[in-house]
Amino acid sequence: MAPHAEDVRVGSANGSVEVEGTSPAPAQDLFVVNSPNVEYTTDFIKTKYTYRTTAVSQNAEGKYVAAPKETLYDFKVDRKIPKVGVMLVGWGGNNGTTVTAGIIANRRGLVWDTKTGTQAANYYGSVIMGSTTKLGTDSASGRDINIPFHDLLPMVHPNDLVVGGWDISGMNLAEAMDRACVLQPTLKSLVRKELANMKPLPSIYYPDFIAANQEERADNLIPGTKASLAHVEQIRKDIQNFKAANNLDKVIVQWTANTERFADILEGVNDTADNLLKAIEAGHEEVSPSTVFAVACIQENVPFINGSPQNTFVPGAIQLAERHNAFIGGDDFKSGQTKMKSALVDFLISAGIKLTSIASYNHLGNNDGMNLSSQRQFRSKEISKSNVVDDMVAANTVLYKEGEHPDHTVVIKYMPAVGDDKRALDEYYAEIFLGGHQTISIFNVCEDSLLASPLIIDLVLVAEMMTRIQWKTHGDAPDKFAGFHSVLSILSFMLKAPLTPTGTPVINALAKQRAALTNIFRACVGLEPENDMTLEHKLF
Ligand SMILES: NC(=O)c1ccc[n+]([C@@H]2O[C@H](COP(=O)([O-])OP(=O)(O)OC[C@H]3O[C@@H](n4cnc5c(N)ncnc54)[C@H](O)[C@@H]3O)[C@@H](O)[C@H]2O)c1
Ligand SMILES: O=P([O-])([O-])O[C@@H]1[C@@H](O)[C@H](O)[C@@H](O)[C@H](O)[C@@H]1O
Repeated sequence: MAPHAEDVRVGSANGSVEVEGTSPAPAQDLFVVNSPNVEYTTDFIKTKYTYRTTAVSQNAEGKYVAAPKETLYDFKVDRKIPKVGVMLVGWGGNNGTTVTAGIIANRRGLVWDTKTGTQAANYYGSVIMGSTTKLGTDSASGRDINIPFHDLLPMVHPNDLVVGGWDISGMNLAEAMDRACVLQPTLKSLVRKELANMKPLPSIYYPDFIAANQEERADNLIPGTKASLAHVEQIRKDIQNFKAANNLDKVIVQWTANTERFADILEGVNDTADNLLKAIEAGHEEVSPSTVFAVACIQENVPFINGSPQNTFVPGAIQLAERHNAFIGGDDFKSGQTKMKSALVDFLISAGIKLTSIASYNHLGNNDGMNLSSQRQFRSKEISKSNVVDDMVAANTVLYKEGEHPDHTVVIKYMPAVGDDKRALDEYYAEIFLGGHQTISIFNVCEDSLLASPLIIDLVLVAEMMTRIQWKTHGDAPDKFAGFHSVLSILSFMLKAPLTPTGTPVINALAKQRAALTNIFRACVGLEPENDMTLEHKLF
């Protein structure tokens, strides 16, 4: 039995061990913005930003009147890159073990043998670490200058993340990595020693919220099978201990545990912050483990992100986050089949092709699939996988009448043989010119945990960056600087069912989500949004 983390301390808390390895020196500022609206100090990047939109109204004849609108904001970005820890709920799962092994492999610059040659560690699939963004156009040659997305703002490097977390299964991460059956044996052998010294902290387990087939792994529990203040306090203490033992500046918590059933929204129970706190104190059975984790993180002022589809953020939890100015985000990592859908549907509908039917089937054989084989947990996933096309359909009133919607069905089946390599089969059926039809069939093999793990990293990096960005209306006093709204809708690119501030629109179109992330970060360094007009190549 591998030594418990407590036996092998490397200056870290129970549940995590810092590992030897190198991480790249902090990227020197790859660029500087030369603008009267941008000021660089030792500690901050300060910008005066003109936010340009178009305000639309209707005149007496019912005609739209579009008026350009300008709003002046001041942004302030803290340039000091903190030491950050990420605590995963469900750390011993397929995603948790895979993302932990991946960070270690990158930090140590590992290269391993595969049947087709050697493979070096990378962060492919991370929009922050694996993609670029257009900085601008070279004045001399006129060509685009693209830079790594990660260098747009002073972001944490994932190699520097300290990882820990909780799991209802007490397996150490090396054993859990083997159980997951995701990584190649040659890579596993290189990270096994570190992972063997990582043991998840005990967690809370309320059997009614996840499939009964998960019970056999539940051997690492905090006592109690329904919500209690003691559970909230224990989680808060775990976070404090982890932060102190690893000498962290910040902690980010992510739920990558099993999908829970939806919680009923009950007046007097979880409809307000005060009622939710009372319900937890009373041990109300309708308060889920994920909501208890959310409450603990909000009270600890630690960003909490839900990578699963259940309605963790009941109205009371959102209200509590707003009261504490704490960041929350979710729901449900957008990793493969749905990510493809949110791009393809956007392309079809914005090209004027009338999508009339989407049939999405998938089967997978991992523990997530086993949990989802239970109807109530599947229902959570069915909702998040089905609503992803709503904004794109609603935006095209040429193709779709009010309330008209393509047929859309989602099927998920548990097939143990395929393990983590989920098979996604989709058929998109559309009406085209003069009564024609287009049928697009896709067979998409997604190695689910290798697609989701980079999203876990992106969610940490962006959520942490948001804790260092403040804004105010230009002209307000400096003490008016504040953080973005508690609900981090900027995270939507990584999520199937983006949580947004109450009453604000949900955007699922993948290109719009990426543009929002890119352009908000550009605004924070005083740059205009990317618009791709390239007039310099058209007007001459
Ligand atoms: N991998 C993907 O492509 C993907 C995409 C979107 C969403 N998700 C969601 O991410 C979550 C994790 O996926 P996975 O493949 O790693 O699943 P998994 O079943 O391998 O891991 C989940 C882990 O959570 C643990 N757990 C369950 N309840 C817990 C609790 N109350 N506290 C602490 N730990 C608990 C389990 O013991 C298990 O180790 C699932 O909800 C899944 O639906 C995964
Ligand atoms: O690939 P995707 O659509 O983003 O979503 C995935 C589903 O296809 C799969 O059935 C489920 O088990 C995973 O948790 C994930 O949600």
